[in-house]
Amino acid sequence: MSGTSSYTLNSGATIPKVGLGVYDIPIETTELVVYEALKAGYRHVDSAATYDNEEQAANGIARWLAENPTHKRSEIFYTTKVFDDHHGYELTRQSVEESLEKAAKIGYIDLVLVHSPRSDYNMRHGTWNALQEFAASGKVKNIGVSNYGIKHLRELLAYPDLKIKPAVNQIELHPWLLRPRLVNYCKRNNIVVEAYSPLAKGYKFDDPDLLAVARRHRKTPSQILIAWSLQKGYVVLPKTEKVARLKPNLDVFDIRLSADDLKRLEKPGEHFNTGWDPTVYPLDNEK
Ligand SMILES: NC(=O)C1=CN([C@@H]2O[C@H](COP(=O)(O)OP(=O)(O)OC[C@H]3O[C@@H](n4cnc5c(N)ncnc54)[C@H](OP(=O)(O)O)[C@@H]3O)[C@@H](O)[C@H]2O)C=CC1
Ligand SMILES: O=C1Nc2ccccc2C1=O
Repeated sequence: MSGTSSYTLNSGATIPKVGLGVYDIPIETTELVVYEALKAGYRHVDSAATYDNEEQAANGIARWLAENPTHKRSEIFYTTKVFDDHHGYELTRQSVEESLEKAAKIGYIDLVLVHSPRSDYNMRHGTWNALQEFAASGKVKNIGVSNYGIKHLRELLAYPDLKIKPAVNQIELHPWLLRPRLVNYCKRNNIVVEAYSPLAKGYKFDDPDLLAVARRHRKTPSQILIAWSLQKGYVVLPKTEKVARLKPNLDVFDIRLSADDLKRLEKPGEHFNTGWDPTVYPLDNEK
């Protein structure tokens, strides 16, 4: 199986299970890394307005498509996000228009996410209304959220004028941050869960249990963590800017983690998060 193996979203669209995260990939190298990723078999790229590399990511996709005319744009899934400082109807419209301009060479955006719920009810509501309009226009194929807790999802699903439910919730997930209540809430509501920072940014590569499972499967810690996300049913978004790591990070579809492996890997007590300031984005936001 390849990285193009997909889930189906509540919109009916399909989303490749593995996506290349491009946060922190320098502007100068993003186009090449994305192009190399497509060469290596990736069909899904995850960017954001705040990553400052949207144009380069889209251009990497466009370059690969131009060089491989038997492949179609529709085989590739490109995500971007509206950042916290662009909540509200007008600013969200502006942000998505800018993202569309940066994605001009690939024609449309597959998924736009609200990057986080950090604003207030009215601003989030305005943001969602703007995204619904883009989705209706066809310039954006799917819309979703990121860093939403249960309370934010409940709020959104209760908008009196809701037309489109979020297709995904992109949240930090790995064996040291399991968030079972939030994950189950998403599943019950037919919202696909996307795991960001699935490698815990590498901070846990020397975890003895991870190393033991990796040895047993003759795989690297990175591959085991990606396989873990897939086995949980998540879209998984590993980031690498090292071309040599692109293929190995996709070479995970043969891994079957046993119940024993899962028990060994998962650390329900840890609640380890890699970046978000928990005073701003509370980690208990599954409540
Ligand atoms: N919605 C949101 O708020 C957020 C979304 N994200 C998304 O998730 C993506 C991934 O998360 P991110 O936080 O970047 O971190 P990851 O958990 O994907 O870890 C990336 C780190 O792992 C290293 N790495 C990758 N592959 C290997 C490998 N095979 N062997 C050894 N080291 C490896 C990378 O180094 P190197 O590049 O040198 O290989 C980098 O240091 C982001 O790029 C972004 O798209 C992330 C955070 C927040
Ligand atoms: O990947 C990410 N890293 C970040 C750091 C700060 C704000 C947003 C993000 C991301 O989405």
